[in-house]
Amino acid sequence: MPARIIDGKGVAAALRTALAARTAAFTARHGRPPGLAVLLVGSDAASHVYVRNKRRACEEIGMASFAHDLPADTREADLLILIDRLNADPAVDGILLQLPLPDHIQPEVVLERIDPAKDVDGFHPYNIGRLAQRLPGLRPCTPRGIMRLLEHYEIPVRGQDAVVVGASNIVGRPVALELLLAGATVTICHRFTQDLKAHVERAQLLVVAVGKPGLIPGDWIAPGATVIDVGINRLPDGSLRGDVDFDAARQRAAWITPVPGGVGPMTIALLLENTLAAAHGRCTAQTP
Ligand SMILES: Nc1nc2c(c(=O)[nH]1)N[C@@H](CN(C=O)c1ccc(C(=O)N[C@@H](CCC(=O)O)C(=O)O)cc1)CN2
Ligand SMILES: [Mg+2]
Repeated sequence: MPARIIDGKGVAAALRTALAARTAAFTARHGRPPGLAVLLVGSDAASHVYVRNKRRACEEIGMASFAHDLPADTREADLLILIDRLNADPAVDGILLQLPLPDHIQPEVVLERIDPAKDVDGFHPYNIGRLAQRLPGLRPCTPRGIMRLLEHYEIPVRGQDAVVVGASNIVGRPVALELLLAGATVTICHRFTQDLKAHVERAQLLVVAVGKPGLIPGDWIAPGATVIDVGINRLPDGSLRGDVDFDAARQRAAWITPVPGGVGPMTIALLLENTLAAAHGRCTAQTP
């Protein structure tokens, strides 16, 4: 029997509907909507699409979205000044800096400048440290989205052999921490891993986040595995592919995410959830 499809698009839509009601309640109580500043530096085509989708998603659920589109030659110092201004702005609950940045800007420097209470991407070292210690805090959106999908479909994590392919700050490393906290035995594979196939073949839960179409052939998938494909690769014909050979993997896995319509929409829904949490957190912090 082919794998069952994990419908991230549908789960994300239901989450956004629930968040719209909670956003309306926040706005009625505090006299202002939660606000998200979305910063884009440069003209990367894919980033433009993601940023537009994030702003639209905010507005659709009643949040305020503040757009800051900066030219590719923006100086790091000027970006830091903007972040300082947004950190101090009471209407801004969340600050999202779209990645990747142009080469002359060091992401770790600017991400660390964002007030951790407004760090809705969960990339600040303070928030990553809190995640590592299982403390409450803002956590990265794509990993949270993946965990939410596993919970939604009641796919077991505790005690499972989980293999994460890719060790990025955005997905690989934080999703490995999330899986570890949920009780999985986690292996992280990366560019120096010697026998990727051997690791993938024994994964009960496989998360792939590399950005190389077809990196994982379907016949590497263990029968009955859960496959979470985070890769979003645009082919020359304009279509999207994940990192996993979907058609072949589907014949072996028990559960699989499609691309598009799998993990991607969850990233944006969890960004909205983080923005609402940041707004509540800041209002609670201000109440004596
Ligand atoms: N500051 C951040 N930068 C980046 C992040 C991030 O979480 N924070 N993640 C990725 C890109 N990303 C969000 O920014 C993202 C990618 C894809 C999707 C999505 O909905 N994908 C759709 C397909 C969309 C399309 O047609 O291109 C899908 O998979 O169904 C949302 C968000 C890197 N940068
Ligand atoms: Mg997807």
